[in-house]
Amino acid sequence: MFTLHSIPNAFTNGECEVILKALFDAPTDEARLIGQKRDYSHRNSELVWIDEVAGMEWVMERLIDLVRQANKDRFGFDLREFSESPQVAIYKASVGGHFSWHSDIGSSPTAARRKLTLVLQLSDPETYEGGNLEIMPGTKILTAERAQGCVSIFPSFTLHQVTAVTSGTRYSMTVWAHGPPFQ
Ligand SMILES: O=C(O)CCC(=O)C(=O)O
Ligand SMILES: [Fe+2]
Repeated sequence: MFTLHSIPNAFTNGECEVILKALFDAPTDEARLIGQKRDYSHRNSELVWIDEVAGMEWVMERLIDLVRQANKDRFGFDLREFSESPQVAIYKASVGGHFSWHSDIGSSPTAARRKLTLVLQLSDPETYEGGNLEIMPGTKILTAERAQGCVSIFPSFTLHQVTAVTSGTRYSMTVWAHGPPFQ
């Protein structure tokens, strides 16, 4: 139950390319850790908030549908809202893009309410090397499907990481569903 839920072809390749194209005009910011100072040894990626990109409403609608269905089929969590904009993370091999082992539940009021994490693979897997999303729901490490358009959903407390991108650039989109904190 508390494992990795994978949805192949949640978005078509064409839809992923439309999203990537829309991003190129959007402002970017360097990724910062929740409640912590910038620390390149832990995470090195740039971020774009989808709420700031024009014409992305359909993306949010799709993500909500995917989370709802996955929660119904698999998790059964008490989910109440999506309090944060989906984020696109950009991991560049040129700067050692990666994100070390972490859980998405943090101490800020919003991060404390994260219950499900959804990650969408936006990039064609042929365009980068490394950059695997690894998830540790138990004692074994699972590698998320790399196919473009594939969605991975897991409980936000689950440890996960993105290994270093060794060539090219990897784009992924993350969104969280929120609800009463786990206790
Ligand atoms: O890029 C990914 O695959 C995962 C991103 C992530 O773990 C996060 O934003 O918390
Ligand atoms: Fe994460």
